[in-house]
Amino acid sequence: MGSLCSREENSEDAMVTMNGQGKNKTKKEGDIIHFFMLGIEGAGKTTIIRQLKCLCMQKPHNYQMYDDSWNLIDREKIFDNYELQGLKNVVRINLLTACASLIRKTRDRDEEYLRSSAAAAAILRRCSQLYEGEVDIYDHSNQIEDEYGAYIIEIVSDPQVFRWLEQPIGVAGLKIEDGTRYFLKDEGRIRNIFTDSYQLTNDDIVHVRKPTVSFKSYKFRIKQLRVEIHDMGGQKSELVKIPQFMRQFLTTSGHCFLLYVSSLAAFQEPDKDSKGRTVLDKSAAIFKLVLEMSGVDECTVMIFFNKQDRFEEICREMLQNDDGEGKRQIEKLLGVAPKLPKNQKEGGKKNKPENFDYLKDSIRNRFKEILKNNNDKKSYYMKYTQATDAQLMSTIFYAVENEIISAFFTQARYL
Ligand SMILES: Nc1nc2c(ncn2[C@@H]2O[C@H](COP(=O)(O)OP(=O)(O)OP(=O)(O)O)[C@@H](O)[C@H]2O)c(=O)[nH]1
Ligand SMILES: [Mg+2]
Repeated sequence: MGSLCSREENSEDAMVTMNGQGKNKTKKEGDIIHFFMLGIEGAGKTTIIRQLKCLCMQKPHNYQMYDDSWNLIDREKIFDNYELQGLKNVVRINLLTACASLIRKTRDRDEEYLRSSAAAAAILRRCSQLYEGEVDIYDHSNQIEDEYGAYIIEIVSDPQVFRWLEQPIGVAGLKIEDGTRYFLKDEGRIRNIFTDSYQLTNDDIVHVRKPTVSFKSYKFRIKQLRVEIHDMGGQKSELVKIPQFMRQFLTTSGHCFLLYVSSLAAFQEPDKDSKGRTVLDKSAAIFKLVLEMSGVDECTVMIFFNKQDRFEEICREMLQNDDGEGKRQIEKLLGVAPKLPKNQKEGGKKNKPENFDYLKDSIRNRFKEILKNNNDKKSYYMKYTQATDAQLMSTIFYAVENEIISAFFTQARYL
């Protein structure tokens, strides 16, 4: 509670720093909101950080980024050239890897297909070098040469290969990350990535996929609210570190939020580690485990149900399936019978795509139930998000800021 009061007392001081005219080192730690961000791999945690960094460049009045000592970082320095070059090479590696998987999948289905293609051979060779090397695939020494752009374009422009990218449901043995799909489906974007002089745009930056290893903290101001976000990797090898990071994090003073990120799109993705389970099942199971950890009951829980764009896209594609199989599958997976999109029925309004909120709600209810069974009185916030969409995320960040600040005032009144 003390933190709530100190925030109000210091609000003038906070404005000075917002304008960049003063240093903020004297500020009390209790004044900062800590978000401990958790969720399984690929849910979009690091993308939320990248989106915040992009917003600091686009809307510098309302978003600022700070260094470890709370000194304002110049917006030109938020992404330096070295980092951008590194991210561009990460996309090259991801494109090469995805393209190699597509080639293998296509060959599996058709013995002869692509056997004689020089581009396919070159991609598979380079990919083997990458994965058989001594260092991590994303190591700086693994620079992918410009020429692979043309090979990749040649392969994916073939309809036999491209059809795999159009599949609504995950294809067994073929995992294409959502971010990589964004580049792979657009020839112009592939060409950009393989052009030496090309600089990544903000849209590119939020689509880069590089799994987080270990743990990193970032400091931002969103309007009046100073936040520190702790981002942790969600791969199996990283999740075992949760207790260690929670211990470290929960000793931090200031108000704490558990920000759990879960992908809505994972509702139909098979979990490769456990037969018969989806990636969403896994995410819900990890959420339950985290809530049971000691000290977490001190945190307010916030859940971002992310990738709502992919969720809608997948539902739309599944429901287009004429034999009704997609509809049956959605019902089986979500426990709710999907309705046909309005504009396909009864001549509903055109150009207004269905957003399937009632289906998203079934996922939200599942997490609500977990929360309720854990602690009936716990306060929580839940949002549907799309971390890659700057406009939508900005609206969500403002709402979070507003709700947290209102909660400060409400609780302060009762002190
Ligand atoms: N279409 C779509 N893609 C998204 C969205 N959010 C994130 N992505 C993409 O999903 C991929 C994975 O996102 P990350 O932010 O790296 O996931 P993470 O949760 O940090 O994963 P780990 O670090 O492995 O735990 C990236 O390529 C993002 O561009 C979204 O809302 N919509
Ligand atoms: Mg990450």
